[in-house]
Amino acid sequence: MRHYDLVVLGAGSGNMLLNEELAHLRAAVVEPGRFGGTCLNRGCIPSKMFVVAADAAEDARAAARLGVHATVEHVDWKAIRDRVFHRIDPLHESALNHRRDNGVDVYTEEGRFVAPKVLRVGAERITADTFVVAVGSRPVVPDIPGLDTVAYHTSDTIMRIDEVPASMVVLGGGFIAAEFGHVLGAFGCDITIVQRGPRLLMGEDEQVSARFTDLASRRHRVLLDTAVTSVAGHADGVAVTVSRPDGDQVVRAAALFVCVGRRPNTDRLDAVAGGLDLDGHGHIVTDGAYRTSVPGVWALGDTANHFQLKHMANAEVRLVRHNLLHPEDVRTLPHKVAPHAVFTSPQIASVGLTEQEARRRGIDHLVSVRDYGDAAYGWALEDTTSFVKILADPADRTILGAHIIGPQAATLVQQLIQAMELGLTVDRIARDVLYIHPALTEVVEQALLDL
Ligand SMILES: Cc1cc2nc3c(=O)[nH]c(=O)nc-3n(C[C@H](O)[C@H](O)[C@H](O)COP(=O)(O)OP(=O)(O)OC[C@H]3O[C@@H](n4cnc5c(N)ncnc54)[C@H](O)[C@@H]3O)c2cc1C
Ligand SMILES: NC(=O)c1ccc[n+]([C@@H]2O[C@H](COP(=O)([O-])OP(=O)(O)OC[C@H]3O[C@@H](n4cnc5c(N)ncnc54)[C@H](O)[C@@H]3O)[C@@H](O)[C@H]2O)c1
Repeated sequence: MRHYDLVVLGAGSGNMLLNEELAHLRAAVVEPGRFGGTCLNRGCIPSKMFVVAADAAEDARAAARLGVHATVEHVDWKAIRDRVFHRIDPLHESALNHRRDNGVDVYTEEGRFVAPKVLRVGAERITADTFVVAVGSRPVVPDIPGLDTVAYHTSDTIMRIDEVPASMVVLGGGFIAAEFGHVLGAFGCDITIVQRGPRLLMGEDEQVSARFTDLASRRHRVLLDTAVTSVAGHADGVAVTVSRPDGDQVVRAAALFVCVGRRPNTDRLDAVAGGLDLDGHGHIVTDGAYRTSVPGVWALGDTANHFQLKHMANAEVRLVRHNLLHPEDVRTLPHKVAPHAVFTSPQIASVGLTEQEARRRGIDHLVSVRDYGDAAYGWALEDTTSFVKILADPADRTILGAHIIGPQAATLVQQLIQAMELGLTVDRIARDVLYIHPALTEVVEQALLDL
């Protein structure tokens, strides 16, 4: 049985752990798939490369409101797809070789625990003083009669299709439905979103989620409060039977895209045989320092947290590396808030408490909402639907939450994330700093001044 100082399971975020500070360790990486994991190969990075192309098409179509009359002649899906993956695909080989060239053993089969701190990889068994488990998550495939009899896509496959289907049923109303509804809709696909809840993006502040649902309904057919009861194939694609408050109906489309959430890969790791405690959703339970129930085994990323966001996994990598190097100074994550953005159209970004959460938890709060159209740059954009919403604590005047729907939302929210992390009051960030005129940031300034 080969023994290592450190074994990293999963070369998504896990691969970033092994920098020069850990180079003195006898280390191995176990990765049955592609180096770079979900984010690089089938997640954040390619999806945003498609979103930018979709934005360009939609901006052209929407320019008439500014007096610029443009038409989108042709979207070359294959050229876009190949540009994206010709950039991404070579990175796997170079990352893998980089590890081997630097003395790290790379195992290219799935790792499964057979006992605490004993891993089976292919025909071998390996042990280590320290394991870092970063095996990520995968798309949930719901148990729907007939689904296993038809061809369907998940986020693992949708970005590599050969052509944009004429029509598609999107099952789910979350992040991926919002982003890929935008992408494929902009490229000419007739989209039907089937969402079991009453709005799209249910995790967002209700006002944002309601606005997005309204805007998405103008572009796509959006079926809310709808459950899929069965799926069947037909000559031209799929027939999806749905149950709606007003009765059952059948939606036909050329393709089906399933995006109803992701589940941690802990089953494929046999985490239980490894002695690792799991929560009800199958995530590995860790303490704030990302130690698991087995001493010497750490876990991070989608397999350990519920955020399923790359910036959280990145922060956890830095934290775990620090903790491995400094056992005398074990730390927990310093971040008080976990921001996120949805790169749909329009963009959505959020940090901290939503208004409904504040109400539900009985937290006193002030709210201000400012339309982009109130600021000079919003006039320039001829914007009528975007807004910034900020919640603040009436007692100490710090920010409790911020929610933005509109162009550049993911960038605009960043200054509010900074303020929340640093405990700045709304008065300080509204009055003690200058806002460049007439940038879109003036909408944030106005929302702060209203509090
Ligand atoms: C379409 C899409 C778009 C996204 N967009 C964004 C975004 O814009 N912003 C954002 O913050 N987040 C985004 N995410 C989420 C983000 O991709 C994940 O949060 C992040 O990649 C998680 O990193 P990870 O290292 O935990 O897991 P992964 O990157 O999934 O890495 C886990 C690795 O472990 C390997 N593995 C699995 N089982 C085993 C095993 N038994 N033994 C060894 N190795 C194993 C897998 O092959 C994989 O390579 C997106 C996700 C998707 C699907
Ligand atoms: N921009 C980003 O940061 C980004 C982008 C894409 C994905 N992600 C990550 O990936 C995760 C997975 O994305 P996702 O969109 O698959 O999941 P999600 O959790 O965002 O949304 C799932 C949606 O599917 C609906 N749903 C669940 N079961 C259903 C069913 N049987 N029928 C109809 N609707 C159903 C839910 O109500 C929910 O609206 C996200 O939670 C996020 O963490 C992040």
